[in-house]
Amino acid sequence: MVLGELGTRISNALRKLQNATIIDEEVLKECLGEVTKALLQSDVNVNYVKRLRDQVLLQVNVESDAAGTNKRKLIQRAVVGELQSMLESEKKPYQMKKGKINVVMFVGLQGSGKTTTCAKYAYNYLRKGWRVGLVCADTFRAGAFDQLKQNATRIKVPFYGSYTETDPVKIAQEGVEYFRSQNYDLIIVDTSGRHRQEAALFEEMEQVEAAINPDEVIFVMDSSIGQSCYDQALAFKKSVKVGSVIVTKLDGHAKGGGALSAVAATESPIIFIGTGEQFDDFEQFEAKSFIRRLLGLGDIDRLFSVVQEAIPKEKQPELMNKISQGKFSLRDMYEQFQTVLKMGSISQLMSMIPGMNSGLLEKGNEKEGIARIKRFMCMMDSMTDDELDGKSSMVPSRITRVARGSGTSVREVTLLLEEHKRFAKMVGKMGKMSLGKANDMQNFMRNPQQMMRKVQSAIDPKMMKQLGGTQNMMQMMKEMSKMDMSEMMSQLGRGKKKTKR
Ligand SMILES: Nc1nc2c(ncn2[C@@H]2O[C@H](COP(=O)(O)OP(=O)(O)OP(=O)(O)O)[C@@H](O)[C@H]2O)c(=O)[nH]1
Repeated sequence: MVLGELGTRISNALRKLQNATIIDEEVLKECLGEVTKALLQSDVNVNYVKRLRDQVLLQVNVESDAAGTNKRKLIQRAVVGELQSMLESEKKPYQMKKGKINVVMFVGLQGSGKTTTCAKYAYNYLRKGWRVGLVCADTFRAGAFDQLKQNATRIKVPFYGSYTETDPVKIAQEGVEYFRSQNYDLIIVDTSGRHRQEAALFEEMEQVEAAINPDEVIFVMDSSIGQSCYDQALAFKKSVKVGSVIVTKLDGHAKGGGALSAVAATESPIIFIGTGEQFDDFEQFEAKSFIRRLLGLGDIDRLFSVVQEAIPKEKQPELMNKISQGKFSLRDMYEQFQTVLKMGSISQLMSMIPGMNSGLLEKGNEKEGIARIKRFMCMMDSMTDDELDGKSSMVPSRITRVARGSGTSVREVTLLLEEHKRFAKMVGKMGKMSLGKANDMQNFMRNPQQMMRKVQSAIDPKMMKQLGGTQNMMQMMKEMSKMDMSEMMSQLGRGKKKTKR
């Protein structure tokens, strides 16, 4: 994505500090010059850029006696901190509550990506097991109901709307009532947009809001207008109770940085960003995590919470126990695949690993990988319990049966079994190292070359390519080796969130 370029430019400017023998005022100013240039070219308001520069200069005393390493760290920390506060809003967004009825109304101009975003938002919660319903109260644009209906059908979410009713208030009210009566967790109401901010649009939004009394109003905004987002966001906030914002199309516009910082300046929390036309081109937004990932610094805390969300708490000790014993059946592999699919976009996940570049995984590669996982799961659905648990060995006649039952081929089922063997071998090796022995693990992680050889022998070459190749894996291992692995692993095992960095 275009924002990735901004991230690369800023991190390159920071990296240059590593090459400088002495960190003096000149070096700092040169570094800040490059950072500010990159921000301005991303349409960030000149006043915010100036503030960032002044704040960093204020925080870093280059004349001090501190060693070069400390000064470098200080500068990096100050830049990251200032970028973070540029995107942060003091106001907290509405907290969705599973098991209760949450009514969320979407507003925005026509073409901002509102209808697509409603589906992305629905899909995000659907994947986490929520019961979601979509209501189309956009009676202004012909075809809006059809679009919502198509999206809803694709993600398998029930919808409510009408081809004949012209009163958006009536549809919104009836739709919300319908899903309320069925106790849905999340009811999403898509409203009309207009090409411009005009009185009729605001009037209609106010009426729908009064009729359905939503728990949250989400404003959807197209990032292509850059810092002009500020005025648009304020205008919507004045009319309805906008609680949070979703900024779309950050995949295609050079003004993304300007859009994000302008919205944050209106004190409206950004909760998600849209990064493409597909339903999973959608990222939860949290300023600190976003900046860290943008600069390739990773976000281990977030990685933990995503993994912990995806692996049910009660299953975590069991999984760690199995790994430490080096056991890994086909059923375990199936469960791991389920977890991977639940965790969402693999490239997003990868960007949470320090040293990994957010644009590393190509979309095509990721889609291919997911399709492969789904095909493998389909084959495993045709296996018996004993086969999944490794109590019956997969002899040729069984392989043929599974291939027939899943509509695949003997070659593909054989491939699945080979893949399982590789995984089982890797888990076996991890088990031997014993996760409980922190020192073993730390030594292992401190030797990236050795780690790399082991990983290479265990990973399918195709998958290695998808992970960005050996070079990138090496970089990742190096970054990870700097962290306290024993603490990381035991946290994962215990299912506790890391609080200390
Ligand atoms: N590249 C990219 N395109 C997007 C994104 N979000 C939405 N779009 C596209 O933007 C176009 C407009 O999106 P819609 O969802 O139809 O817009 P809308 O705001 O609902 O428009 P109205 O219903 O008329 O108010 C569609 O072609 C979407 O596929 C995004 O994050 N990235």
